[in-house]
Amino acid sequence: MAKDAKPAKISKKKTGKVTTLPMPASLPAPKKLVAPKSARRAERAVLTPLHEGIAGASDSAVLERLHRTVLARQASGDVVASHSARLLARGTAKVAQKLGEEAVELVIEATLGNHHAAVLESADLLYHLLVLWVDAGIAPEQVWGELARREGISGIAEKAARPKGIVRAARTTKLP
Ligand SMILES: N=c1c2ncn([C@@H]3O[C@H](COP(=O)(O)OP(=O)(O)OP(=O)(O)O)[C@@H](O)[C@H]3O)c2ncn1[C@@H]1O[C@H](COP(=O)(O)O)[C@@H](O)[C@H]1O
Repeated sequence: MAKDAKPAKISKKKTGKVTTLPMPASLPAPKKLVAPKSARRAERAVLTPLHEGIAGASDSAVLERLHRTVLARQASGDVVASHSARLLARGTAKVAQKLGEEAVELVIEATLGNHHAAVLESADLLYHLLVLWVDAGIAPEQVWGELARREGISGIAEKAARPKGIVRAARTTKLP
């Protein structure tokens, strides 16, 4: 090679990969790029669940653990590292809005018969429900207690036992 010849450029096309060179410590860290919401949603839909193979991942105690995590994130107030802390810091209206959005997304997927997407949206909905409980100061035990109280009571019998005025007010055109 001639003395002043430039070194050959390593093209991405030829090698098929791009090498990241180490950055000098004195330079500021590059700004993190955030993908658009639609892209993040699409990515999440194909991510392998992290919990695969973790003991206890498939039982409902995961809700209790998640509730404790969200409580801890609220206490930390770390709005940079924690999505829960950030959402809680945005206030009750935002927390409630997110729960509503997730509910609508689940309704859409279920109505379309998209089983896998409905599972993912159900997890989103439960997470956002727990964030709402933390925001509202509701302990999971309060909800478990109410569910336990209702066990064995038929929904139809319960409705029939309501005071007549309330039944009339609740009359709807719902499909049977
Ligand atoms: N289960 C979840 C979970 N499900 C969904 N999400 C996040 O919820 C966000 C929903 O994104 P969206 O774009 O719909 O909403 P958004 O970012 O609030 O944006 P806007 O609607 O305001 O535009 C995404 O960042 C998801 O990653 C969750 N974030 C956290 N968890 C659990 O909560 C734990 C604590 O998380 P951090 O609080 O982030 O540490 C985690 O270990 C998980 O177990």
